[in-house]
Amino acid sequence: MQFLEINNIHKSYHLADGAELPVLKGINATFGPGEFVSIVGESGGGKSTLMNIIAGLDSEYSGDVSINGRSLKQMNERELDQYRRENIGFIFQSFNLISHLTILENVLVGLEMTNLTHADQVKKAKHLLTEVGLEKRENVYPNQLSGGQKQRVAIARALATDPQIIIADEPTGALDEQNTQEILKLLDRIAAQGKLVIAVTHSQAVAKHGTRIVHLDHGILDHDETLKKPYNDISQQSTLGSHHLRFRAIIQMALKHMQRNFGTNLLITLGGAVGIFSVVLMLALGRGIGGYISHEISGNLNPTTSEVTHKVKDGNTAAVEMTAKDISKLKGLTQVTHVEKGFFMPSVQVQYHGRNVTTSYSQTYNRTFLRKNLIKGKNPTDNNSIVLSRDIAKKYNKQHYQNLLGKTVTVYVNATDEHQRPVLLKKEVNVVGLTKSSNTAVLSWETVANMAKDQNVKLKPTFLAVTVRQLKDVKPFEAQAKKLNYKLTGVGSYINTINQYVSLASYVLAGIAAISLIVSAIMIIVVLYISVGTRTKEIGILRALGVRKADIRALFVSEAMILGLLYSVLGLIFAELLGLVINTAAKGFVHYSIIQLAPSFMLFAILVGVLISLVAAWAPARKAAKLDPIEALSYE
Ligand SMILES: Nc1ncnc2c1ncn2[C@@H]1O[C@H](COP(=O)(O)OP(=O)(O)OP(=O)(O)O)[C@@H](O)[C@H]1O
Repeated sequence: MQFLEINNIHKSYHLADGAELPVLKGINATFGPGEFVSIVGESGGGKSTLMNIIAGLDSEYSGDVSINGRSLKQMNERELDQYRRENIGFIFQSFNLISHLTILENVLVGLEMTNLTHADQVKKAKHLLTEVGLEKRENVYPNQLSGGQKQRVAIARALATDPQIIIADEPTGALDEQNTQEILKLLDRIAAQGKLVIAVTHSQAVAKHGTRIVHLDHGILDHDETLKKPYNDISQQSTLGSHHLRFRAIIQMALKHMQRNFGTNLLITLGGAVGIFSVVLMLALGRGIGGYISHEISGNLNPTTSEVTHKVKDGNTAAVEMTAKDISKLKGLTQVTHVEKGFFMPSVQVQYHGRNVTTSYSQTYNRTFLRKNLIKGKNPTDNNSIVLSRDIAKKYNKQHYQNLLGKTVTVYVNATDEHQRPVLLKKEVNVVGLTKSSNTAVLSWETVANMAKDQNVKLKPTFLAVTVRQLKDVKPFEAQAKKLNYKLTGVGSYINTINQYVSLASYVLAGIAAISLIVSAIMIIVVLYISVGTRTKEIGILRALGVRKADIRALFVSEAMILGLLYSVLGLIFAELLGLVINTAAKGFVHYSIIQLAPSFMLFAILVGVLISLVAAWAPARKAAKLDPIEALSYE
């Protein structure tokens, strides 16, 4: 069994016009370790085609190549990737170094797919660079080196994974005489270590340097000349082992490339950040306004008490009596602690010193009224007491409206008797409190009931004020009451309804703002497509080094994901900062933080940012992974 056996290789290319171009027409050869073979021949003779087949880059041929008895034809794509990683080192005429990586990082790409620890990988890469005479230059970029130096980096990279075969396609084609001699010496040394060096060359001087010359003409191997004995015929299998490119290495590579394209990436990040910022700001504003409304309403009225009436078609709830049955039904609900009778009074006439003032809307006292709404005095819990709003009191004495407190006024209330005939109820009552609310009078149920009694009318409750244990009981209570076919006019339900409208409005606005996210997605798609174009050669190099298609895809997806993360976080920072400014400014007017960023919005923003970039990366990443490595390598 020979180390490398080539059996009856036939290879044709299919041309655009459908014609077939036979390039290799039955190649047979064997190569051993320690050989430095020069493949020579006319241009277009099929030398590079043969190299690609040996390297496992091209699998569309007939015949077979086997290494240590293992057939390449039997290998699937992933096994061929592994074969290249472990067995093949490439040296190209045009060096093919990755321009955004330092020369140390270029050498490390292959090493990162070995089982060495990261420290050992770096150690080995530095050692190889020293071997090729580039010690202390490891942190320079390829464009800072001469042609000869670049080729030495390429040799160091080719040797990194300790492969058994070095394929060098015109390794000295771009070099001057002195550099050519130095590179040949290096290749000689490699062969002397027991590796098989196969170099394609047009130069007789180069060819003479090796141990054997093979001549290829019109797809036929027509001449095979041994110049000297192979250096060493012991094939040394690499002990480094190999695996695919790991996540950490992919992320590092993506970050490196992003760093080199800082300007473009900054613009995309800013664009995306504006989108995320607008969406989050709208959501936070909706939350803030909703919170503010709840705060304001529940600040004036007790949110744990709701006013319950019957559902009626014409909307005249005031006319429908709430019976003892209703009271016991509502008392039976688990959340309910108190049920008070209430009476709506479309208007109350207040007479003081012969002057009448009419309120626009009043009702009997219940737990919906908060003490803190009183400017002075107390709530009208006693019989024959009344609380009037400040504006009513001002109509009697604009300047000293508080003087009304403690005075006796006459009130007239409209009600109906049992035959639905209107009755005017009248009573002298004490003003026990003044409230901030507008144009209203509040009397206790007992007071109004006694007024009715005086007229031989039985006062029937037109609503019930139902109090629940705590704020979080409001919703379940309301749900149950609605099921029992009651209508709720309490503050709790107002807060809910208003908040529903506010959230709806903020979602609509956030949705409109999200259109800008589509623009960022398109930006990412465009940039990644351009990137696939400009990085075609790099993709070819990585594939030649044994990087899998999946890793190429992951490389592009990682870049997009990092961008998505960056712009989401930046958008959140913008929203946080602007929120801070708006909240500080709004404090003077509303004493409330009107922009409220919830942790869920932050999580949402990051998820949306990453998701959008992943979707945007899908097609370009797929295109990159699908590139044919041979075409990618020859991309100009
Ligand atoms: N992808 C391809 N599609 C069609 N024809 C191709 C393709 N690649 C190579 N060929 C043709 O196959 C023939 C052999 O090409 P190859 O590159 O192997 O020759 P070579 O001996 O390496 O030439 P050179 O010394 O000029 O590099 C050439 O005629 C070339 O035009």
